[in-house]
Amino acid sequence: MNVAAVEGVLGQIVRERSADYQGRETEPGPARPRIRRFEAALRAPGLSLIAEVKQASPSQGHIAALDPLQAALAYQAGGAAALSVLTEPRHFGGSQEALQTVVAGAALPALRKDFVVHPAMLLEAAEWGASAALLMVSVLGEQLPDYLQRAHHLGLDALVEVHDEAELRLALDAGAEIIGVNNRDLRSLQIDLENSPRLIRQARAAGFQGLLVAESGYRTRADLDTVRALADAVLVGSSLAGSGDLGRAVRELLA
Ligand SMILES: O=C(O)c1ccccc1NCC(=O)[C@H](O)[C@H](O)COP(=O)(O)O
Repeated sequence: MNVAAVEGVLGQIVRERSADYQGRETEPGPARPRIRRFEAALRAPGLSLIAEVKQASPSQGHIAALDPLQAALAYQAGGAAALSVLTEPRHFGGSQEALQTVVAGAALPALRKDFVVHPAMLLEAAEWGASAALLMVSVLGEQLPDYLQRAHHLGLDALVEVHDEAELRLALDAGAEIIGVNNRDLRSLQIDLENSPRLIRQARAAGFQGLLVAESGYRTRADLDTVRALADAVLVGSSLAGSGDLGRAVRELLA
């Protein structure tokens, strides 16, 4: 992948992550059975919630100093279906420890939320106990099929993230099983809540039978109305993490 060509904030992050993993092993690692726990959690009736353990971000700066496990348990008690745990350290306050403590202490399946730019990051995700990993089409481009195959080989579900029509086409052609549509343009950080319903409709019109996730920018129950009848799940981070009462925030969102 050509990380030098990725623009804006996203470009800076993926270049840092590429440097972090430069020279690391690229072997696929041992095959593991597909349990599909993350996928199964999103298949529950109604709009499932993936609640994100997120302490900071480029768009919000500091969000909250969270104990990752306490945050995960509050999300779980509030009714979330799955967890997303940031492991990117510089911009999001994430860590390996955050993911591992959440996996060890919470019952819900967890997504490793990071900027996957090297196969070793998928091996780590599996070894740290994640049920799924994020694969961003804006970062992986034509390498998406290879990373998708590697994730599945390691027993991981993959949340394949897209932001526009061209990325959606790549995700569909690669055989993605779970597609997330990000409302946030990761180059400019602008949010457009119409982006998810628009691309989700296009995915269904193209015959996609897998799961569809609406991502980013959701703050209230009313915000979810745009995707309630369209998406299988919604991924919410900042508004929950910064709420001060994470369990209550989940309950209000899902009420
Ligand atoms: O959140 C950011 O500012 C951001 C900036 C650059 C790259 C990625 C970024 N976020 C990743 C995400 O898409 C979100 O963590 C996730 O979808 C939750 O979004 P939100 O509910 O708006 O926190």
